[in-house]
Amino acid sequence: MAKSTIIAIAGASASGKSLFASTVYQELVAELGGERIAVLAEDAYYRDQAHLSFEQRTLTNYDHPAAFEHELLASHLQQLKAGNSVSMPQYCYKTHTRKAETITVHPAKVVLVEGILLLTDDKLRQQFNITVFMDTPLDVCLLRRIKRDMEDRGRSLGSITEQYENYVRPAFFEFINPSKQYADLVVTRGGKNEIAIDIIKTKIRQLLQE
Ligand SMILES: Nc1ncnc2c1ncn2[C@@H]1O[C@H](COP(=O)(O)OP(=O)(O)O)[C@@H](O)[C@H]1O
Ligand SMILES: O=c1ccn([C@@H]2O[C@H](COP(=O)(O)O)[C@@H](O)[C@H]2O)c(=O)[nH]1
Repeated sequence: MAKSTIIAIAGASASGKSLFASTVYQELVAELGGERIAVLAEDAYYRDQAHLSFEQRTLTNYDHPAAFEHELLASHLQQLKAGNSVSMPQYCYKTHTRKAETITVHPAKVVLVEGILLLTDDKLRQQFNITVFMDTPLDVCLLRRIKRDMEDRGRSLGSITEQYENYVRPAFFEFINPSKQYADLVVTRGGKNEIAIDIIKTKIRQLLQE
């Protein structure tokens, strides 16, 4: 396979990273077919915590780089670039650990990867060819996170607020926002910014023609 291009999409929790990545992916798949584009999530690479009790898992700081197995993600990106398939882990936010099953991701000309801390890691940054940062105001992210975590991730308002104050907000200022300096493209207004979606789609179409 010809050289792969890796496009990283970073930004705060609930800034619209997944929506942006899935919109680009789905619209291009509808147009061109799916076999030359792959999507990975940094969240899939949260460390396995099967050896810990549920109580212990609730104490983990999921917004700190140490919570992720970034070495495995970097090696998977390298494998995909080398033309090999990888077994991407699957993560469960309700049990705070990995599922037993993995997903096979096949090598592709363009690989989209999205996650909060992608641009903070030097080894990961070396793998990225194009970097995007979702620059959504933090209050907007918080409102979206509350709704999503209550509806999809089985959380109470109390647990969301406590986690937000202790971990999510501090990590944004310590790690995520400073990593914006590594972005080629800074996207405002979240995962529905149609101009930004169009710019990335145009770039991908161009890469697929090379
Ligand atoms: N521009 C937007 N307008 C309205 N809702 C949005 C927008 N961008 C994202 N959302 C919604 O906000 C929530 C969080 O978005 P998501 O893409 O999952 O964030 P992230 O992957 O950054 O955590 C989702 O329910 C998503 O549909
Ligand atoms: O077990 C977990 C693992 C992660 N989180 C939170 O998820 C977000 C990152 O995911 P996004 O989809 O980008 O929001 C991170 O802020 C963690 O706090 C969790 O709550 N529990």
